[in-house]
Amino acid sequence: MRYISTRGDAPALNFEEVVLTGLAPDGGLYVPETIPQFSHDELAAMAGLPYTEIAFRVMKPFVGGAIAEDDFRRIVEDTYATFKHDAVVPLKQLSHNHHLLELFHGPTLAFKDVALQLLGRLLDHFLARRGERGVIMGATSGDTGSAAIEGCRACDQLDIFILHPHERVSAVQRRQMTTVDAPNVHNIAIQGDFDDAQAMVKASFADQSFLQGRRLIAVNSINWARIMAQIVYYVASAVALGAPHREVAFTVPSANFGNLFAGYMARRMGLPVKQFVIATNANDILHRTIADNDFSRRALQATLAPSMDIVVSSNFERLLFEAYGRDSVAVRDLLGRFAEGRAAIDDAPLAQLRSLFSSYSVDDETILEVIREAHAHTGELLDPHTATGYRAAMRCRADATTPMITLATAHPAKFEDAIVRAGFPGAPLPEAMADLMSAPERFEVLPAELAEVQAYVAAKRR
Ligand SMILES: Cc1ncc(COP(=O)(O)O)c(C=O)c1O
Ligand SMILES: N[C@@H](CCOP(=O)(O)O)C(=O)O
Repeated sequence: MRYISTRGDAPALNFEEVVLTGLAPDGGLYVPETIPQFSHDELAAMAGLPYTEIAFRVMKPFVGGAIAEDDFRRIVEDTYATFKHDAVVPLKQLSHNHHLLELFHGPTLAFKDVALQLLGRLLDHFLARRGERGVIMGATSGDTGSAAIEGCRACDQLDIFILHPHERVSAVQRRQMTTVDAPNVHNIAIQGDFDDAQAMVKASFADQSFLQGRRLIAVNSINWARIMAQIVYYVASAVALGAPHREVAFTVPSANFGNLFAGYMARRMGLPVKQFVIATNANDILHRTIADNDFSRRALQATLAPSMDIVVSSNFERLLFEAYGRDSVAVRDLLGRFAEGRAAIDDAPLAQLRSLFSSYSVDDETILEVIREAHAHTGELLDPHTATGYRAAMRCRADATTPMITLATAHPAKFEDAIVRAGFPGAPLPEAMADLMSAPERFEVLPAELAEVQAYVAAKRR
């Protein structure tokens, strides 16, 4: 399998190369040159299989011959052995035809573990085989950071630098990153927002000279392996509810759009998905784009769902590339206009997107209301991100006969502030995290200045 850039002006890479990089040199994101297809029978045969077996079957075509089959199977099995639930991502029925896909049973209690536990192992495998070292630079609005650290810290060939927006992530999220005492882990609190952090990471891919030859690797969802691993739970949950004999729908709390793009890929691979609902918090650019064709930047707002406090949504570029029939010139033009502040999607691709995607935006007051409402009706305590999804599913589902699967992206214990404001005493952290709130923290506060951040990384990398 080869991977090409959405901007059309970068060399194609194989799987190993695409995992060991981030943004393409032309500023685009890598996507598979051809999309693997699953037949009706192949999908039907996945029903009832263990999650690891489905994961192996779904991801194998993307990996191709880059990893020996037995090695890849072992990597997949080790990855999901770190999850606390036997089903890895259990599906809970909330009400008639409405299901919650719990993606937060991994080591850091958010859906990011599904892909980052795998990515860490893939990086370890490839770097060890090459005898190379690498530098990770990642941006986080709260969850990617700890999941990347947890997934990659054991790989001694990696130095890990995670940029989070200073005082804009929850206390649990920050401590999950800053209490890790390991020589290869560095946390930087940026005096800015997530978009500033992400922009600095992307700029570092464009000019890597500050690393003096050391390889720069992405852990954000610009890295294709992140998307690949997330495709699996769409397939696993859909076949559990009757696909491919029956259509399903998904609602996804969205921001950087990696999660939903993975769902879109599952559909392109043959999964019968009737509808995707994009749920956003008050940072509603994805909703404005689908509903009003208003693809324009607005100031980022701090909300009760901080992990979704993102305006510049990386993976929307991958979706636009597909909606424009893989026309990289059109994508480049559109994103050029967006970079200047405002853009609009052309009629045909917009109509195509609207035939599959619905969208809904939820403000902070509504998040609190939904946490209470969902608890009263279902007994489930939703985290504030999942709450955006719950409301969006209720408002946007096309019909009541198609099973709706709402993705639960994080555990409520990570967001005590919102849970308490919704009127609950809080959600307890798992036993294994008992000393999280008292352990010493280590992080560096830096201005949102690329040169300063790069100088810090260059000085600290081994
Ligand atoms: C808990 C949670 N929910 C939802 C999202 C949004 O997911 P995506 O960025 O893949 O759209 C994130 C972060 O990305 C998150 O951490
Ligand atoms: N919500 C994320 C932001 C980064 O998104 P990613 O999926 O591209 O890593 C976070 O919690 O850090």
